[in-house]
Amino acid sequence: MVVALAPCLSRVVSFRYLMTLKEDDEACRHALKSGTLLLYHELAPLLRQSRPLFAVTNVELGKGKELIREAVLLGCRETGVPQFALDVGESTAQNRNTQLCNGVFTDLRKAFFLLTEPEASLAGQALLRWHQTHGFCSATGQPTVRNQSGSQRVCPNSGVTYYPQMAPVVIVLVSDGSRCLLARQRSFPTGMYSALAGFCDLGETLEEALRRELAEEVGLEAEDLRYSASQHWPFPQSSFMVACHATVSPHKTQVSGAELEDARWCSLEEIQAALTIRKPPHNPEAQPPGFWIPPAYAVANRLIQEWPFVILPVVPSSKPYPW
Ligand SMILES: NC(=O)C1=CN([C@@H]2O[C@H](COP(=O)(O)OP(=O)(O)OC[C@H]3O[C@@H](n4cnc5c(N)ncnc54)[C@H](OP(=O)(O)O)[C@@H]3O)[C@@H](O)[C@H]2O)C=CC1
Ligand SMILES: [Mg+2]
Repeated sequence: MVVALAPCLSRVVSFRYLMTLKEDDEACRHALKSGTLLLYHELAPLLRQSRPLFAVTNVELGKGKELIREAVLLGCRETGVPQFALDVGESTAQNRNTQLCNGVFTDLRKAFFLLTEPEASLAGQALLRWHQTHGFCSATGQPTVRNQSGSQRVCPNSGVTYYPQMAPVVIVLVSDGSRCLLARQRSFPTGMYSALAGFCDLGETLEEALRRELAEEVGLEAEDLRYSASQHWPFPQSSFMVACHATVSPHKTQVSGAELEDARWCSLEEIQAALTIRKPPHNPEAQPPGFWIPPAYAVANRLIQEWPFVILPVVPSSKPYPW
C-alpha cells in the first residue's frame, strides 16, 4: 500500500511546488539557483547526441545573472529539481557554452526526426517563442511584463493578463475496415504521408471539426469515432492535437486539391512497410515507390501504429462526444 502511494504523493508534491513557482516570483528566482537550464540560441536548443542538454544554472552566460532572469519555467523533475529554458539570443556566450557543455545548438525541425525525448526541447522552444512574440498588449500597444516563471504576461496599463495559448487541432486516422487513409500536403517532405488534420473553428466541438475536415479534405463522412491521445505540437505555432480514429463506409475519396496534394488508401502490408522506415530517406526521389510516416513522437505515428489493433466500438453518431 505504501509503495503504491509513494509515487502519487511525490507527483502531487511536485505539481504543488510548480504551482508555487508560477505564483511566487521570489520563490521562482530562488529556484533558478538550484534548477537546470535548457539553453537555446535563436530558438535552436542545445543538444548532445540527439538528446536535450540540461546545463547547471551557474554556467557562465556572458550577460551573467541578468540573462538568467529571462529563463522560463518548464517543469519539475521527479527529483524535485526545477527545469528552465533560456534563449542566449545574440549573446556571444553561445560558443563558450557550446564548448563548455559539449553540445551543439541545433535547428529543432532538422533534429526532430533524430531526437530522443524531444518533449522538453519542444515545450521550451514554444514558450520562449511565445514570449518573443507577445511583448506588447493588443489592446493598448504598450509593453507587457512577464512574471518570473514566464507563465503569463500582464499589461500594466490595461491590466490584461496574457497566457501562452495553443490552437486546438483534430487529427484523425480514417479506416474503411481493411485500409486506412493517409494524405500529404505540398509542404510535407518528399514521400511523407500522415493522418488528416485540421484546426478547429471557433465554436466547434472536436467532433464537428473532425467531420468538417473529413468532408473538406477528402469528401468523406465519419461514422464511428474513438479518442486515442493528445499532444502539444509546436510547428509552426503551438497547437493542441487531439487524435482520433474514425470509420467510414468504403467510398471513393474526393481529394480537395486546395488542401492536399494526394490521399491514398493503405493496406496493412503497406503500413507495416512504412513503419519500418525509422527516419526520412536521404534521397526520397531515388527511393523505390513507397512512403514514410511522421516520426515516433508525432501523435500521427501513434495513430498509425495502433490502427491494426484498434477495434472501434459501435457508438451512436448522434451523441456529441462519443468517446
Ligand atoms: N503531430 C502530428 O502528428 C501532426 C501534426 N500536424 C499539425 O496539425 C496542424 C493542422 O494541420 P493542417 O492540415 O495544416 O490544418 P488545416 O487542414 O486546418 O489547414 C491549415 C490552414 O488552415 C488555416 N488555419 C485556420 N486556423 C488556423 C490556425 N489557428 N493556425 C494556423 N492556420 C490556421 C490556415 O490557412 P491560411 O494559411 O490560408 O490562413 C492554414 O494554412 C499543423 O500545424 C500540422 O503541423 C499535422 C499532421 C500530423
Ligand atoms: Mg489539413
